[in-house]
Amino acid sequence: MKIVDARVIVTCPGRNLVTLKIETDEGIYGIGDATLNGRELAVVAYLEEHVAPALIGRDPSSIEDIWQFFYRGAYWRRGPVTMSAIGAVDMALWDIMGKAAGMPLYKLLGGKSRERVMVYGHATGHDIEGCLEEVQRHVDLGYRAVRVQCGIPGIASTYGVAKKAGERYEPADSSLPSENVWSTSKYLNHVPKLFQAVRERFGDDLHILHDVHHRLTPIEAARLGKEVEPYHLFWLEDCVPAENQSAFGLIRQHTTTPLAVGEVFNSIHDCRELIESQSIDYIRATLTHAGGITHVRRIAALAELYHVRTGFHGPTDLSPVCMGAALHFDTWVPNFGIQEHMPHSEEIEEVFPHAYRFEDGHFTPGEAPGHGVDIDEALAAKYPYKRASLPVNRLEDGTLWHW
Ligand SMILES: O=C(O)C(=O)C[C@H](O)[C@H](O)CO
Ligand SMILES: [Mg+2]
Repeated sequence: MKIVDARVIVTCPGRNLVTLKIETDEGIYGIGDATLNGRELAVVAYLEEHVAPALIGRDPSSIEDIWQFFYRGAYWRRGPVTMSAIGAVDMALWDIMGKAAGMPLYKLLGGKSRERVMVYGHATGHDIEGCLEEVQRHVDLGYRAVRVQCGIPGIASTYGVAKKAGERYEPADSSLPSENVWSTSKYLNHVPKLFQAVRERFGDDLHILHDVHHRLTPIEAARLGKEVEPYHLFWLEDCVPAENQSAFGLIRQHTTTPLAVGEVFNSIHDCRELIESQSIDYIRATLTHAGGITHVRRIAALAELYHVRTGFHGPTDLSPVCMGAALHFDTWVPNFGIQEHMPHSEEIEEVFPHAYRFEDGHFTPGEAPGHGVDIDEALAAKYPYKRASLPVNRLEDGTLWHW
């Protein structure tokens, strides 16, 4: 089998999504997700100029060699643009090999380690009461695990809270970055009350997750982790920016609240120190941004040695193609923890027909060969690219802060 074509499809059915389609001389094709929120066209240019032409004529079953060719061969290793491009190629090749073998991807990876994959949904509200209503809605839908985020009194807008009740949260909300204001002290004084209210209303069994979105210093994160221990969070996510990985050691000394990190990581080298020092509990690097199945498999294997489990990133800025491939990976990977799930809009679901299904707080990947997600190219063409940027954050005195 030979690769005869590789094309990039950009579509914006409500948000920008980038898909790589690789076709073979035997009529089998595979698709991979290459979406990097707010920087989509950088990956498109990388794929079109530097990757697609070099794929033509290669044997799609040489998945490892093709991965090494684009990783080592670029000379300029790592980084989100390079690794998203490689991730899309890798996902598409695994899809082709699954279709060629007539097997769902999870079987190629080693078969089922579990019958279904637990996911967590997002409950958000302008205040605690609004968030509790959303938690109830998720519980009614069968979710066993819910991420909770609420507005902070005195801060006009905050991460994870939809503009209007019941609306989807979409951070890339304007062509150029919108500016938000952040106050760590107001946040730290308020957010423990949210977890207390969720436990009081929903009891001990519901898994509660929370995303700090990189905003604290290590000692502030240590304070938060310690203060919320009575509410037994499933995890506290991205409590500090993770460039300085030894910072997690400091947080760890002070709290038993489980820590999750890694959605902005793109290689095993970003994860290694945190995993080996046993400073984290869940690793969130996922297939699109961290070099595809071939590379994330290595991250998961390293993590397993240190009791770290997977908790893949799964926002709507990753396309259903990533979601489908991730669900196969989650079905197989021995050290699975949980999978994030933000439902895509109806328009997106129509552009990307898929075999995965939600039932009772869990997903199954389906039995279709490959990763089971397709793209309706004619429909995709009806939604042209629209520039959208992620916001920036400033402290109340105007200092630029982490968003
Ligand atoms: O889903 C999460 O946990 C996120 O933090 C979502 C990110 O803000 C989003 O992917 C940025 O593009
Ligand atoms: Mg996050």
